[in-house]
Amino acid sequence: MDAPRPRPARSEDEDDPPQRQGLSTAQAFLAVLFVAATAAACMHLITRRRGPSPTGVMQREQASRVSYRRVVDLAGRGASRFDPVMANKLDHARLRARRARNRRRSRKRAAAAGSGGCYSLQKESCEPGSQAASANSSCVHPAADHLDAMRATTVCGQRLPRANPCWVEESGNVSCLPAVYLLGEMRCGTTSLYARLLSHPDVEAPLNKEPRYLTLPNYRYHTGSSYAANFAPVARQDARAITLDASPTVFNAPLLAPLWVKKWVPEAKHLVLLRDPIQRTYSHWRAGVDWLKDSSCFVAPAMPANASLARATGFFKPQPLPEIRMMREVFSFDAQARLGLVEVALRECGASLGWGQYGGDEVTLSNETKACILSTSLGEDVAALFRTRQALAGRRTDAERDAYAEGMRRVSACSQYMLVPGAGVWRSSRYASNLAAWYAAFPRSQIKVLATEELERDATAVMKDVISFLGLREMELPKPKHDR
Ligand SMILES: Nc1ncnc2c1ncn2[C@@H]1O[C@H](COP(=O)(O)OS(=O)(=O)O)[C@@H](OP(=O)(O)O)[C@H]1O
Repeated sequence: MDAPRPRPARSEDEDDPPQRQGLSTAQAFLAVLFVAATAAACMHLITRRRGPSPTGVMQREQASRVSYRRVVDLAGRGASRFDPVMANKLDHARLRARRARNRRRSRKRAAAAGSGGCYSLQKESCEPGSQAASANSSCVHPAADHLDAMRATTVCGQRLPRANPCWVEESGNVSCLPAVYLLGEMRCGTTSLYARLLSHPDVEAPLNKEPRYLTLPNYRYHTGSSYAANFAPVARQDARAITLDASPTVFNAPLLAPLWVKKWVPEAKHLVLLRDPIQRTYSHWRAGVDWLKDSSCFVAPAMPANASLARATGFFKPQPLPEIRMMREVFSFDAQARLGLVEVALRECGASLGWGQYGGDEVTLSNETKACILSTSLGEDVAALFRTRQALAGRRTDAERDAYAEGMRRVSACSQYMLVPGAGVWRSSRYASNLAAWYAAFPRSQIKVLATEELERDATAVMKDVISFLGLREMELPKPKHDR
């Protein structure tokens, strides 16, 4: 499979800066012991390409929830009977409250700015680093463009009679948005599904398979016009042609993406590919480790005189920088599973440590938050981990905290933000709450949930189903060249 390297798996509210952290000598000794034990487990996991994670916490989590298979089955029947796998009722309550808050804010802003008018997808964007921005021309900044999108009620120009949503403005220029969203999830075989779809003669490739415009960190820096430019190729095709956005991070962007798509392409069809959540999480984590190992955080030692001997003995293999070695306890899969679940449980209860604070300053939780954490299925585990973390935090010196914070910052940046406790790797596995957000915005007839395992077992049948769902001409698609 010629999958492009995954880009930062940053999640919607992942902006916490690194905090000061540290490690005492005794703790460092214990950490070394811990690292040795976890490194062995890690190696074992890394060599098992697709084996299930043996993590106890994850297994208990899985056992205490409805099975993933049931999620996929129920997804076809209705969100109301949908029993979450990696989320609980709190997810939905919090999501609803957050949405209501956002709606109130949007109404207020729209009232202040005045509403109506159309939204042009043909503005010159002055995005950071763009030519227009440096020439200081009359380009539109992302923030102004987003305000414009909020005020407007229609896309500027006349809608063309085509299968794909395209508009022609007075200038005669045509702009298009995608008819289909291949929402994800990450590491579920989206590249394979995308390649198969493109082999249909009526499906036109976008310029960028994964624009990732509809995830908050990216949205801040780009405009609707620069997003629409990705779909220009379909504008040149015949009326039957459609195109798609295949950003696998969009499914996990429930606060922005469903509402944006609903406003501008209400008829869009959505493909959601889900995989056994533990397999998926492990694959996602491993992608982060691969990024880390290819990064400047791993450096090759200077070539010794006897180079061939050095290579043969593995001496020349890139080695982690000292601050990365220190962080191994954090980026092992087991540690990531535990820390990720702590962070997810805390966030469900309205609290957060901020990823950079692990091992850093002590955090005070309200009684209400503590009670909320204990009421979740992993409450006792989370509380125990939290206590250990707090005890460590109190014993670190300033210098140790600085070193820890620097290590955490580097691991994070070098893994393209995947190896961050509680970040995208874990939230991407919370299928139920993410799916609920999409069901709230679109009728079920516009969302197709597929299982990676089915794609693996019988791709022809899956593609037949997908073609019919998308309303494309029926035909058997060839297997992509680089598929598994
Ligand atoms: N046809 C098919 N069936 C089942 N599984 C498949 C298929 N094609 C790819 N894969 C596995 O999916 C993982 C890559 O997923 P993505 O292409 O979605 O990755 S990415 O999000 O775009 O980075 C990656 O998983 P891991 O090997 O476990 O990492 C691929 O092996």
